[in-house]
Amino acid sequence: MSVLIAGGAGYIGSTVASACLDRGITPVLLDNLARGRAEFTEGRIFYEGDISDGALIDRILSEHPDISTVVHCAALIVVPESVADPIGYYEANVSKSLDFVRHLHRNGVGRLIFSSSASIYQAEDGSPVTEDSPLAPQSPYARTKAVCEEMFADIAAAGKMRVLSLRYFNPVGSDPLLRTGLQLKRPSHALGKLIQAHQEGTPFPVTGVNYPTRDGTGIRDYVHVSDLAAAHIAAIDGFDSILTESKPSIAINLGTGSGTTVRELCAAFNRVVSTPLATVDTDPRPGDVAGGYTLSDRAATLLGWTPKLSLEEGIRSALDWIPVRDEMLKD
Ligand SMILES: O=c1ccn([C@@H]2O[C@H](COP(=O)(O)OP(=O)(O)O[C@H]3O[C@H](CO)[C@H](O)[C@H](O)[C@H]3O)[C@@H](O)[C@H]2O)c(=O)[nH]1
Repeated sequence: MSVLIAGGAGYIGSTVASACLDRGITPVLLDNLARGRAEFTEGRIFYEGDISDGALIDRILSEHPDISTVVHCAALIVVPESVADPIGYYEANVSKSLDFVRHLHRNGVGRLIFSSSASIYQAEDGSPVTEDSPLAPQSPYARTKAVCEEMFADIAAAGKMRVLSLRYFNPVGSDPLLRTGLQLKRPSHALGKLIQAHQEGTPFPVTGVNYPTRDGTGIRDYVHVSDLAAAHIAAIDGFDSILTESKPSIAINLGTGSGTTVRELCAAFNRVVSTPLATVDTDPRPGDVAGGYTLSDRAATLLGWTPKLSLEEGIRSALDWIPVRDEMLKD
């Protein structure tokens, strides 16, 4: 069996591709390399191009007629960039996704697994969320994900395809075999900043200490990217039993079910590294929220998936990835 992975040269898509290979599924990668890395496609079936390119989608599907499921991870994902360039974000994430599903439908491919985001939830008070919790995406990036979910649900309701939206919480770590990982040298997310502070011997800025959480710092649900990849395999395997003609679309939270504050993240980091890290309290980042974590058993019930790897394992694998990344990716 082959699965088309759009965005297959990115952080999540490449890890899903590795999990497919480990499971005996052939990943067919499609990526325009705007953010993905050609190095992550080496030795894998790869088409360079856009999800909106109808002729290319036709070619891929005619060359791989055994593709009946698509994992759609192709998106721009940087929140501040989305604030500065909403047109670019709606174009890349929404318009092109609409083109993509049109091309898939024309070719008779009717199973879509969509990379959504927990950032679409209202997350003002650090409370846990289920899939039925209120949505209130706070950035153009998050709104593109919410719009896509609704657009796909409408298309599914019309009987055009079936769509499983996977709402990722905060992915951390790398492929355990270090085949791929986060491509950015200087990521802006909390663990990336912790690693940077550790490497440079500077204090880690705790951005916001007055949130309504147990210690005043932002709370998130950090989930190992390898566990996320395993959830995609479960989704591919179980697709037809989860989504039926009468239930053609559904969203599933992918998180650990455990909230971690920034101070708790720092403590976990210090349990992994030998030199404890200093922190400094600073103002919140613009537009930041208290956050939340999942309180849903839907992933366990429908996918038979529960995360296996700890936060410490995620931190360790992110650290292990750095020298491999520097060797593999020169910029
Ligand atoms: O230097 C830093 C960076 C972050 N934080 C704090 O760490 C927590 C997590 O921040 P992240 O940036 O790691 O995670 P976010 O959930 O805020 O945002 C991330 O996850 C989103 C999806 O949920 C989007 O993908 C987004 O682009 C990505 O940055 C927040 O409380 C934040 O204030 C710090 O204390 N110091």
